[in-house]
Amino acid sequence: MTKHAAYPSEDVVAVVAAPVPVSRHFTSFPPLKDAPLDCKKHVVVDLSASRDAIMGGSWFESMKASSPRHADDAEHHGDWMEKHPSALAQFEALLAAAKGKQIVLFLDYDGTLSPIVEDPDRAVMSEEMREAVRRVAEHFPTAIVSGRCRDKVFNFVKLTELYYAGSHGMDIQGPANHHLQANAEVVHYQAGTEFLPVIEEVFGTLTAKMEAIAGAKEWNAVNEEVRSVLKDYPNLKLTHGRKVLEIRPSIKWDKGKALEFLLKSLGYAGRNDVFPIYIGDDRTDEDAFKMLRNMGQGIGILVSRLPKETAASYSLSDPTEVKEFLCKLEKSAKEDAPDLASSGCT
Ligand SMILES: O=P(O)(O)OC[C@H]1O[C@H](O[C@H]2O[C@H](CO)[C@@H](O)[C@H](O)[C@H]2O)[C@H](O)[C@@H](O)[C@@H]1O
Repeated sequence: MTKHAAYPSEDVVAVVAAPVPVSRHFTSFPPLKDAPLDCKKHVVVDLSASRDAIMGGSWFESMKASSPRHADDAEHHGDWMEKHPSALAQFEALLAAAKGKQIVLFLDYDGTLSPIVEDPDRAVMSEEMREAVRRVAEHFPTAIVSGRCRDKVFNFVKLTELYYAGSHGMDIQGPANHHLQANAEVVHYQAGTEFLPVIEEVFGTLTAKMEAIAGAKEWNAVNEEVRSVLKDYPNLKLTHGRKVLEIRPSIKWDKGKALEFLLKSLGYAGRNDVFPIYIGDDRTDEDAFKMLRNMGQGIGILVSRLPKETAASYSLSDPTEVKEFLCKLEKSAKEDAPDLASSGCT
């Protein structure tokens, strides 16, 4: 579950990220069309009006730092692109590195498959992107790895044949008997379920407290309130995303661990004939990029127009380039499997 404690409009959101209760979510996949109540946003804050007031504030600096850092100025762009070349420009080299290996694809959602927009509920992916993901998943095991709760991200992507790792990888589910190797199991896993009671408690407390905060000009109040509540919960930690405060269990589980778990579940643990590709745009995706570096396998691709500190090896500038990359990947795979229908990608 990723619970959003929220306010009148949409600039900053306080979120509680944790796995969903096992009983409900392991019994139905794909989830129902409408996200369940605890996956919905309950409270949202519009803090844009107070932006000037907090620009120098430590929270703002911390929020800014939650995205990978920008290099000091544009002249470093060329250097950065040398270190993190375009995955499109280097597509042939990338394919050569993957030759003879099983590609497994991991895709972040926000900022990768859908453009970043003001309202998180309107971060829809285009039909063209959905089609590109659907087609590439015909060839390669494909997982969506998101900070959003699993139901919510499924309701955006709507492809039942994929694996979904929601709540920053804490809540993983895949389709049965799809892409599984002989030694693989059906994928379903939830990390940190023991935190569910305390997460429920904090969610209730924060929801009640947020009702007393008017919104727009009070985002420091939101931050202080969240921090103050968390003082009583040493087993929970506060992290920042883009305009998002997130409360998570203090467990060593992240998108990198989710990637490792999925590879193992798919039967690829300890094999050198697998080539994972992870595409993401946010700081939370860095854990997955680092995991790939540590494993010495596959590649990470950062989605960014600007130079940023990253453990990814390659880059793509935006979701449009991600779509192009997926299309190229699918086209090249199709050359090895000509019986499959041809791609609609241009
Ligand atoms: O791991 P991701 O799939 O990238 O999800 C990360 C967060 O995405 C959402 O927030 C971000 O995207 C919103 C829509 O474009 C944007 O309005 C917001 O400012 C971004 O932080 C989602 O709302 C969060 O719960 C996810 O953690």
